[in-house]
Amino acid sequence: MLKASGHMPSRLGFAARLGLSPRFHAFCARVLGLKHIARAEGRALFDVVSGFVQSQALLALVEFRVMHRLTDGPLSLGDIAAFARVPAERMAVLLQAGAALRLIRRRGGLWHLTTRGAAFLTVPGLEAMVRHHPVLYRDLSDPVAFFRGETQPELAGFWPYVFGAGGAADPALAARYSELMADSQGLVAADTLGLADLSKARRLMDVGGGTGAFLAAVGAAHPAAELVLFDLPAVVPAANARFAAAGLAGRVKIVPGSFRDGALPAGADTITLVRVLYDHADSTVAALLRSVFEALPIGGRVVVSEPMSGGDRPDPATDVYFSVYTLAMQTGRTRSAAEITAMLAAAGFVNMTFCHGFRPYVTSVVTAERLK
Ligand SMILES: CC(C)=CCC/C(C)=C/CC/C(C)=C/C=C/C(C)=C/C=C/C=C(C)/C=C/C=C(C)/C=C/C=C(C)/C=C/CC(C)(C)O
Ligand SMILES: C[S@@+](CC[C@H](N)C(=O)[O-])C[C@H]1O[C@@H](n2cnc3c(N)ncnc32)[C@H](O)[C@@H]1O
Repeated sequence: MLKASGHMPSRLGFAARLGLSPRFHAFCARVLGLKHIARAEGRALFDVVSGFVQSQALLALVEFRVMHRLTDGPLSLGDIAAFARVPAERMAVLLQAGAALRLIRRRGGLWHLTTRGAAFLTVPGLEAMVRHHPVLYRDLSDPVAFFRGETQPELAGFWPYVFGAGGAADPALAARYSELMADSQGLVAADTLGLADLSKARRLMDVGGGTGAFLAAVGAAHPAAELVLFDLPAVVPAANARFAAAGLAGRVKIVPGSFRDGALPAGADTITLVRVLYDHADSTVAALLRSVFEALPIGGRVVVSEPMSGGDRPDPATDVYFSVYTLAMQTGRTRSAAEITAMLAAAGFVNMTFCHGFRPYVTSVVTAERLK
């Protein structure tokens, strides 16, 4: 337990010194104005302390399919407890937690879905993301050992392609991660298209484009653009059905390959890298950006879209969730826009622009040009 002012290190900032002082806490609790700030700070701190319980309560609601069932109309505690096969008194605790998280609410003795609960079910890929979180949760069960690098995180095995093209040779495994990626691509594609103007692209190649979900969105938004999908041979076959269904088959060329194994195909004036760089180590990213540079013509443009670290202004979403997530993957890193810009410059690019995401936890965008 820290004691009042006398023991405080002199090199601490003024605000932190105040925060360490129980007398200052007591003073704030008495003074109008300061009291509200102190309470808000306490509330924010409690959210940090209890966040993992909120996530686990959400996971239980998802696994019991409580919100799904409520889309058909309100239900009683007894009904919900019965279909989930949970004792009613325990289910009451979970439902109360769900109400506190504003995912469901109780009215007239029945449980109803809220707008937030409905949004949760509607956001593409969100439910699947939550259902794969137990892997990360297990990896973080001993956070001290995890941050010391003394554990073997399970998440690394969940995304086999990041260790090299060979890791994704199994089509069943490739299908599993491609599906999760494609499902969660909806918001990423919408935000990327909102942040980066792709209207001048005549031929756009999406490198690491998975099963073509982003290209399908580009094709719909820019009907004149020719499209190229480049991804691993185990991944791209599933794109054929998507492009056929979207009426894009005639406009898309699919090129199977690995960006680790040689040059990228030339011919595109715009190359997109959507949620690709943060999977990989700096050396892989440096080589990939150089390949992208070589594949583009003079005047060509690269568009990097992914969740980015806040850098000097740490972002509560990306610098906790994505930075820890990519650390658990072992090969990846959540970079700031400044770091990505520096890597683009090292590859020869100029005229970098940064478009801070409307929802940084979905994506932000950095673009750059090849001018010589
Ligand atoms: C009429 C009344 C009563 C009220 C109206 C009020 C109103 C206007 C409500 C708005 C309702 C509405 C439309 C809500 C919409 C909400 C949305 C769009 C929410 C979106 C949330 C998105 C979230 C939480 C996204 C989370 C993304 C995650 C967790 C992504 C994880 C991605 C990973 C792990 C990727 C891994 C890839 C790898 C492996 C690193 O390469
Ligand atoms: C995180 S996923 C992103 C997929 C898609 N761009 C999206 O945002 O939904 C990364 C993609 O990079 C691909 N990838 C990984 N290593 C690759 C390599 N060496 N060559 C080509 N693609 C690769 C993966 O197969 C996967 O589809």
